[in-house]
Amino acid sequence: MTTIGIIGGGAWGTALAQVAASDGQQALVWAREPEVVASINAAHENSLFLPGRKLSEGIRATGDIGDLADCFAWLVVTPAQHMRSVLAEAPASNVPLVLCSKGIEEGSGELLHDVAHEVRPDAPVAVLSGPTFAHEVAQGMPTAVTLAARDLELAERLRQRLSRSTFRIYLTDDVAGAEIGGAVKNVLAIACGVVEGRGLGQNARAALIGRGFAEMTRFGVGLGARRETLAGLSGLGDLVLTCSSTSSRNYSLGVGIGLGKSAKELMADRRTVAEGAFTAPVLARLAEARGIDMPIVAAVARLLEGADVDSVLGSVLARPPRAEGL
Ligand SMILES: NC(=O)c1ccc[n+]([C@@H]2O[C@H](COP(=O)([O-])OP(=O)(O)OC[C@H]3O[C@@H](n4cnc5c(N)ncnc54)[C@H](O)[C@@H]3O)[C@@H](O)[C@H]2O)c1
Ligand SMILES: O=P(O)(O)OC[C@H](O)CO
Repeated sequence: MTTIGIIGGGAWGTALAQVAASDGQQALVWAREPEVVASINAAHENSLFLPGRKLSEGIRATGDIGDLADCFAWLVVTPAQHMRSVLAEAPASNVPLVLCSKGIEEGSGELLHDVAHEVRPDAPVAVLSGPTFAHEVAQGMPTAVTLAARDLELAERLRQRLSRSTFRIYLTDDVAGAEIGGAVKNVLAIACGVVEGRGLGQNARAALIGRGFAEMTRFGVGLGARRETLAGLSGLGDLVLTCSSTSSRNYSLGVGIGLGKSAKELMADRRTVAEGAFTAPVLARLAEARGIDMPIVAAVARLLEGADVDSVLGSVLARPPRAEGL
């Protein structure tokens, strides 16, 4: 079994296929869209989700998820809200799952490794997360990620297959920590985009990153994550990346909201996924149920529901500052 299976032919699945194939390995991408399958196989390009990037000859695509049966691992790169249904359709196999999506399942409120475990109780699970814009990774630009698995021998085996000089993989056994950082930063990136769109300045954005990280830490520690994971690549690292660039779909969504456009309209004709829009409501709900104070996350959830930007900003600014570190 030398082929790696990629479940999801969006920008990130395609970039990860490019990493896998960069040392001569074969990568087989399952894509939902027939045009993505055709474009990868005929033109070595994903013209829908990663246009303009020539892909390695070692990458093939299929529209039949059953073709992934004989792979040594599956990188699962669907939008978070569709991971459960797609995994349920995948062929029966206990192949290791490497979850590369970032989010919390809306209906169940579960982290994705819990969802994967419910659908595939016998499959070993790892999580790959970190500051990774797909277009940079696909170009072979230097990138570092966290690979988390409770079974560190599995993590080490996966690292040996996937690490490259420009794709550096750091290991941890803190699976929840790696997932929480990736899920929460998407929501905070929307908030930072709003600040940009409203023209509130760089001081305000830095304040949001700092106070947002405090929220991420409170929530993560509340769910058993370790502080050092949250302060690492998959938490603070990804927060800084996503909160400072319009290359981020979440940040761009926030910019649009800050400019006064409705979140519903901004989401309506988008083909690509801004995970924070789905994570914000469930994260706000989970935090409230656990008594964890997450005012920025709650504000983003209200903005996504259509609340007035200035009144939401006003209520955030009216909060009495608490002691740092609490
Ligand atoms: N793009 C990045 O730079 C990047 C980096 C790291 C992690 N991620 C994460 O990877 C995951 C996938 O994002 P992406 O950027 O590859 O996607 P994308 O925005 O490039 O493409 C959208 C994807 O959603 C899929 N999709 C749409 N409707 C679907 C449905 N009903 N069922 C199943 N799949 C459906 C499409 O097939 C496509 O693969 C997300 O969780 C994202 O947060 C993305
Ligand atoms: O474009 P975004 O906002 O989904 O961010 C992409 C990656 O998660 C960055 O690490």
